[in-house]
Amino acid sequence: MHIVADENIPLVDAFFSDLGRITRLPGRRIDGHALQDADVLLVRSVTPVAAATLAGTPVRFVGTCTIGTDHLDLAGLAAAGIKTASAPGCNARGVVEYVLSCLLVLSERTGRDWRKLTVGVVGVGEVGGRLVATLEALDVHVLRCDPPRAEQAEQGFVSLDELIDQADVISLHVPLEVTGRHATRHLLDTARLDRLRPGAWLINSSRGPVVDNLALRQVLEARGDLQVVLDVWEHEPDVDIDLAVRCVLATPHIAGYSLDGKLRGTEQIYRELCSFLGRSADKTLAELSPSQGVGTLLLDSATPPEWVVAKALRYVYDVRDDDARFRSMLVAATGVTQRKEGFDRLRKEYPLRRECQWLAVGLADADGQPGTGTRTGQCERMLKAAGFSGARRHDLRG
Ligand SMILES: NC(=O)c1ccc[n+]([C@@H]2O[C@H](COP(=O)([O-])OP(=O)(O)OC[C@H]3O[C@@H](n4cnc5c(N)ncnc54)[C@H](O)[C@@H]3O)[C@@H](O)[C@H]2O)c1
Ligand SMILES: O=C(O)[C@H](O)[C@H](O)COP(=O)(O)O
Repeated sequence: MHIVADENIPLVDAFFSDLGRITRLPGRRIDGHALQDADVLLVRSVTPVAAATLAGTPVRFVGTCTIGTDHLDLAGLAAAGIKTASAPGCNARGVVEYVLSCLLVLSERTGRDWRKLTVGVVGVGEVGGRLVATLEALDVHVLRCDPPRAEQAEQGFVSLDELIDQADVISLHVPLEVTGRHATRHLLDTARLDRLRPGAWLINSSRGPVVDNLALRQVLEARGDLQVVLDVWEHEPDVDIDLAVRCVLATPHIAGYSLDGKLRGTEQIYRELCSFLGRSADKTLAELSPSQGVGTLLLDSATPPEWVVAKALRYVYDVRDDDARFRSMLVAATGVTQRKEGFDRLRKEYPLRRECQWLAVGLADADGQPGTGTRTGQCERMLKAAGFSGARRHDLRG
């Protein structure tokens, strides 16, 4: 069996080499020509796959090691008898940590405490659902908007227009759907962007075209009060530089780029392919992935819990690093081609990032003894709510 795989799929050899011969290619260079004798195609989000691309090739299985599937023509591939698989939820936790990091930065820049703001989550699936759960565990007031779920008679949702009227912060987590009753392309258009509350924060880490980027640039030119964070862009990797400079934080589609998230994506597609082939999936991520944590961070258990959580979050992931790398690439690039190449390079060479679960947070008092008292309990509870499952009272005396 011949497997053609995007070169940016980690552990592809470890998982798939027993199943067949593997050819690794840059995702944007995978086309019908490269698939002439391929049986299996493993992609990431940058490779559009239509039935026409695979016509005349032996490909019978297409797996994307990503959450999003908007680059796959699912209906066309199914009609052509080609099995497709994706990796639901694989990097959702990374996106939650990205959003939390953005909230910390926006709080610092505006002087508004994010925990006291109303956060509107649009799209409450794998990512949005985890974000809602995390924010609510941190006692943040959340509004949920998800018309497809609301239509299933589920309770607790508001309409998008109600959310826009009431939310101080809007975080987008919808799939990109170009057609249909719940289409999301340009979900935020000029009219809705104009209606954002004064000083609103908008975070888009879903897909670029969910926000009309030209309209957003024009609204930002007129409204300096809005605080916008974009991780995803219309026409990636060709980013509108005039829009990027108007964003408080701008990053190159890396919100979900924790190593853990990417590895889970590889494992999920390995399992899907084994099931398609009728073979048992005998390899597991637990065996093949790095088992080491990212160390221990000692924090003073007598300091306010929100400081403790902010410090631990910044230690694990700080979106300002990604923002700085992206901006310096945009400044250094001369012309569109270099900007596009720079966008892809920052993603390909993305630094090691682990998730909060891997950081052991030790809570000790100023004398190095395990924290006691109400505040320590609050710190522990908030750390766990934020995802630091390894938080505990720590005795520095050994
Ligand atoms: N930036 C990144 O690195 C990154 C990482 C992971 C996922 N994503 C993207 O984030 C988005 C969310 O991913 P997910 O795994 O949570 O998807 P999901 O399918 O699990 O959830 C999406 C939710 O949106 C809802 N929805 C659909 N249409 C809607 C509409 N018009 N208005 C409101 N809600 C609507 C669905 O009912 C569903 O509950 C996708 O676009 C995905 O591609 C980006
Ligand atoms: O859909 C997803 O899972 C995410 O957007 C993911 O981060 C995309 O990463 P890529 O496939 O472009 O490397």
